[in-house]
Amino acid sequence: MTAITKICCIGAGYVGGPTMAMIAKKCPHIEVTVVDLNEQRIAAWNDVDVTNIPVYEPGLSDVVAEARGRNLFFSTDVESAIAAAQMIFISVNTPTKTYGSGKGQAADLKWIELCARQIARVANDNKIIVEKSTLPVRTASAIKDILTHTGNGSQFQILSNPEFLAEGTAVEDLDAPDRVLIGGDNTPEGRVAVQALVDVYANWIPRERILTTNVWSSELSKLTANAFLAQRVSSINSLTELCEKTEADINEVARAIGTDSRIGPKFLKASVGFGGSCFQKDILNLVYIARSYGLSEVADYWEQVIIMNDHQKRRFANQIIKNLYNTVNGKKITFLGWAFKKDTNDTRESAAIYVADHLLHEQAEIAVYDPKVIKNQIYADLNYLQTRKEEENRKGVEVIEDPYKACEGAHAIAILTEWDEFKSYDWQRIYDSMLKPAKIFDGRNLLDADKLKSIGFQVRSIGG
Ligand SMILES: NC(=O)c1ccc[n+]([C@@H]2O[C@H](COP(=O)([O-])OP(=O)(O)OC[C@H]3O[C@@H](n4cnc5c(N)ncnc54)[C@H](O)[C@@H]3O)[C@@H](O)[C@H]2O)c1
Ligand SMILES: O=c1ccn([C@@H]2O[C@H](COP(=O)(O)OP(=O)(O)O[C@H]3O[C@H](CO)[C@@H](O)[C@H](O)[C@H]3O)[C@@H](O)[C@H]2O)c(=O)[nH]1
Repeated sequence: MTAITKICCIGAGYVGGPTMAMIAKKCPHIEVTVVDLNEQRIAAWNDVDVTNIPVYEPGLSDVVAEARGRNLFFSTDVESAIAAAQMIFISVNTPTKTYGSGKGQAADLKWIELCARQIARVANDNKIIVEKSTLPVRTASAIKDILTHTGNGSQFQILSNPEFLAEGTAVEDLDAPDRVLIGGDNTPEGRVAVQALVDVYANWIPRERILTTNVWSSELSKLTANAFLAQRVSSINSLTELCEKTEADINEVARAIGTDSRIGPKFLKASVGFGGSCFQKDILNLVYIARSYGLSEVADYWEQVIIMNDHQKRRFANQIIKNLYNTVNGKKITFLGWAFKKDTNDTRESAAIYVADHLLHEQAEIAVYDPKVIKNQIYADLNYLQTRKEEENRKGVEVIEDPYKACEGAHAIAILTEWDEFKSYDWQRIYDSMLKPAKIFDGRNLLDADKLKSIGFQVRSIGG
């Protein structure tokens, strides 16, 4: 096969946008077109002011600014982009199903199938299809089945190339990934397709970091990686409760075990619970797949990671209630942070949503400040739960753009996201403006508890 010069990516979201921007930056000889049905999203990617792109990630606007208009294009013309490309990445959403069989566990592959059908309709020459979305193991066979029935003789190779970037560090992860994983068929055509994608990444990634496997191993490795990462968070979080009972300190425990090179120090940060669009969805999907093969012990084992995470979120909310003398009715509780982690404007599955929902049930009055999340997103997140009327969410939650104002007159502050800026606030000023006793529930163990206590705050940390 001749070298790839035209790539199309279907889906301009948190993965499609940044990954394609990086390919375009590193491969000026390849024309990369990112397409999406969502006109507003594409318009934002094309905004003259590059700081208005729809995904907030440190460093991303610079990468986009360098390549956009040169060899990086964002468009709603899906069909033309598919027709022109030699290689098509599918990077559409694959959320948990909310209806029918597999509801609440299986991945909804509706959008993947739509892409496959659209490619089948439009393509009139041979193409390499790259699964960038996270998919259940064996999805490639379904895509292949749809594509091989186009009837016009075009040949398709399906590769699995899962994305491992984490939000908040997407640019550095894409620039220097631990590894790139490419799964393909072990046939002459399959090997040629794998090599074509290896050659794209080899423009900036050392060859030894580009792993090749069969398609099924690659698909399953993505779910497995997320399950292992989430399991570490649930493991450390499970011990926070025991620390609180025994006067052990979870930060000290994490440091002590993390220095064992077999365990390692990363991903041992206790928290109010993991969020994000991936961990829960991918583990539920793994659980569903295991159950569908009759592997109930395997399914139960991984399901426990989610059960522990739900427990941690509920426990945090309950601690606030208990500590505020068993009632938060009419009390102002200020949330610092709404995003599921720092350095992103993404709020999907953020612990903040569930903690807020729980406190709203108890009739608390919540004020929210987040440096990057817009007001309407916060209401949309709560409304999506459908636990109360939209006007009740509006009444119970006030979104405030100034952190000091947000904390004024509050009974308590809850830290839900580990934004760096929270550490450098004038905490004396905040203390002076709050009701007393002024309480802080640090769901991220972010702040210097001793310093806050010396100001006069009552501080509850996770696992401390
Ligand atoms: N968010 C992450 O950090 C991350 C990391 C690794 C992998 N993933 C996986 O990548 C995939 C995409 O995730 P995301 O966070 O970018 O999702 P997203 O919701 O941000 O973006 C998906 C985009 O695809 C578009 N789309 C859906 N169907 C389409 C179609 N038929 N034609 C054109 N556009 C279509 C949607 O409009 C949306 O803009 C998921 O499978 C996810 O599990 C996500
Ligand atoms: O020690 C830790 C590490 C993470 N978290 C939380 O776990 C969640 C997920 O964090 P992270 O994994 O850093 O971000 P994601 O963007 O969700 O990235 C995960 O999910 C992506 C989508 O599949 C994968 O590509 C990444 O490799 C994988 O890290 C967040 O709420 C974090 O606050 C903790 O509570 N403690």
